[in-house]
Amino acid sequence: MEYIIETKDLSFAFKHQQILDHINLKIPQGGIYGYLGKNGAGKTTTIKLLLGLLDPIHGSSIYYSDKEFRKHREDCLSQIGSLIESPAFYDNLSGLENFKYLDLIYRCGEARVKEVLSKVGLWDARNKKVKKYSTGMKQRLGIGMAIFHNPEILILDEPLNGLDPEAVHSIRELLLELKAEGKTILLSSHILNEIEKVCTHVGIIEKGHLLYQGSLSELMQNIHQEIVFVTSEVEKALRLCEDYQFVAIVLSAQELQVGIENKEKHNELLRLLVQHDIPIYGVSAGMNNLETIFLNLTSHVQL
Ligand SMILES: Nc1ncnc2c1ncn2[C@@H]1O[C@H](COP(=O)(O)OP(=O)(O)OP(=O)(O)O)[C@@H](O)[C@H]1O
Repeated sequence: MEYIIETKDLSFAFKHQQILDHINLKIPQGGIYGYLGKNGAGKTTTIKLLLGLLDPIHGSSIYYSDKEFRKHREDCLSQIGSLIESPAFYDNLSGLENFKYLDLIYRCGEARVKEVLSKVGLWDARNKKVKKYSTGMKQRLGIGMAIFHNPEILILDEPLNGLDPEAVHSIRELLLELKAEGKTILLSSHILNEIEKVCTHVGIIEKGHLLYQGSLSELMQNIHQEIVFVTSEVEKALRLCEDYQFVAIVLSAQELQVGIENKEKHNELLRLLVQHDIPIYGVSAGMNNLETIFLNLTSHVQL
């Protein structure tokens, strides 16, 4: 498989605090890669390193296709559009004027301005001042500005933060449209149910360590399972799960859903329930979702 972005032993420290520890990202071309982690896990730091806004520790390397970032910095950056933290605009100018200003740098022309404003759904609002745009509109404008020069790769840090459900939906549609055009998108987020709807691949980071990376479907099918137990002793079973570090959720007065990572854990759980005289009247597969998988992975790890 060809990776359009690859890092080798990417590490970073602020003073003596290790923030990223040997991160080996493998981001396939043409996919949407969700970079997931709790607050402070190291997502933004990784993105800043990928964009050359921070310098990694000696021994780390970043590749865009076969080009080493340090040696081909300008070339690599010309293939990337990015949006980190809050997008920066001229608030007193309209959306259209902001694009015209950007076009002084990129020289893509009026037709491209119209094309991008239409793509991000802002053509009708093009003459409105940006300060009057909603948060969702500003986010779409930011993405529009990031894709203006038609880069191959789009890197977005928390693009869904602070958006209402309608705005989230419109960003999701936009990302899927860009993917359909062949763009590769890397986005960081902790809004897991949305990530699940758009991403083809995920990387899960915790305290600067990459815990999982791979296709989302593989993660859902093989790595993790949700099991629902029907029992008259839900509370007792829940306490037992907590004592043995299984992530469990009470679904109803008689149903407990438990996340397990592998077959051994499955056996261990069944043995525990039997040993503690917890009556089981039924066992079935529960709904697997990214949020429970994420909690399971990140709550079991000792770093
Ligand atoms: N300029 C800085 N100086 C010192 N420590 C920093 C600095 N920037 C970030 N950190 C620390 O680096 C760690 C990773 O931060 P980072 O912003 O990369 O996390 P994140 O996963 O993006 O989190 P969030 O979702 O909260 O943005 C945190 O412990 C943070 O406190």
